[in-house]
Amino acid sequence: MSDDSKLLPHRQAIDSIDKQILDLMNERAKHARAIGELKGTGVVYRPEREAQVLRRIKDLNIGPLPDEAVARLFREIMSECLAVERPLTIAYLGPEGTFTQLAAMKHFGHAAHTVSCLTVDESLRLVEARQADYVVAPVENSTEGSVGRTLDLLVATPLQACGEVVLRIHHHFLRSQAVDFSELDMVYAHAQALAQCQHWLTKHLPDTVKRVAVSSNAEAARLAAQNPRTAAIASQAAAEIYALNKIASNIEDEPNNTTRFLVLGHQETTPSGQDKTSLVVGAPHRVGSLHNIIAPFMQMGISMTKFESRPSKANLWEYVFFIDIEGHVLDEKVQAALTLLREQAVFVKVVGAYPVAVL
Ligand SMILES: C=C(O[C@@H]1C=C(C(=O)O)C=C[C@H]1O)C(=O)O
Repeated sequence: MSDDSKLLPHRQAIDSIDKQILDLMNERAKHARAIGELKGTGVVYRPEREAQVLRRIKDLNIGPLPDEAVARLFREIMSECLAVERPLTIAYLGPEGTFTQLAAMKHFGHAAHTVSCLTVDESLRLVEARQADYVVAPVENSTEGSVGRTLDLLVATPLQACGEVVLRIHHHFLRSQAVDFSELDMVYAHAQALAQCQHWLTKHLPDTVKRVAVSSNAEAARLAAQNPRTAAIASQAAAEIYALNKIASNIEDEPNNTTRFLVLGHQETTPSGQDKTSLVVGAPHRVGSLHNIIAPFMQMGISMTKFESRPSKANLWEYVFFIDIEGHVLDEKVQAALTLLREQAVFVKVVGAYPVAVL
């Protein structure tokens, strides 16, 4: 039997399976549309339900496709089903090709429309003004810590956190031409990327190369594309958009370099079964204050996944605390801890409760 005739029965099987998958996907989309009609003019996107769908798919999966791969495929199917109800518009810190845009696509899939903004401030404002449905904003990086500007914005925004995205960050060294390092005057990157790659930069570049911080990695790529005597540290997506050569790949100092983003919108999310709650807490300036802020969570057996202090913009040497806890704000245990916390704190703001990232 020739090779081709051995392939034939498998190809016929695949053709028949593809038809079934196609019919089933359209069947699924019809149900999503029916749900959309029942929701009327209300909120169509339900992050808790989407997280449950993805978790269930991972649990049901028996391979050979990996859990992550099937979850990614279902993320895209849900994205298209949601777009049949109504496509979502997502604001992000641009320009095109930033990690924030990648995070938005990872969370909402490719059927969502993404709107590029110049700053994190502007991306939140767009949603506050209802010109976009949701915003994806970076909050912390595993190497460099918190993104201060986002945290500051969380204090005052009326938006609610309704999701989180966790994205592995790979940085590449990019140039318009593969020329010698001696013909290099400047390397552009976002300040966080410069910090995340500082060992690589020190080891590989001459001291004469200036490190210039710009507003985003995509902006760095855009600038590097205009001048062969410059380089950029940026993502694969930015390399493709600005047609740059990859001179060195994965130059981040920490191999597990990961950034966490929050998704914010106008809705409160109901419990999904595996949730987190983000809080901003103002502590009074007195002895034992920090202990009193933490104690209610210990008392109720609630685990903290983040604890960060930043200077309060209102009073010198006063601090606000950014606390993430396991559990949903509607859980009894969390409610009890918040009641105790409110007795101790100057203010407690619930930024939102949302499903733990599945992908
Ligand atoms: C279909 C629904 O609407 C949207 C689409 C979903 C899906 O395709 O599974 C899940 C949640 C919603 O974001 C729903 O609410 O169940």
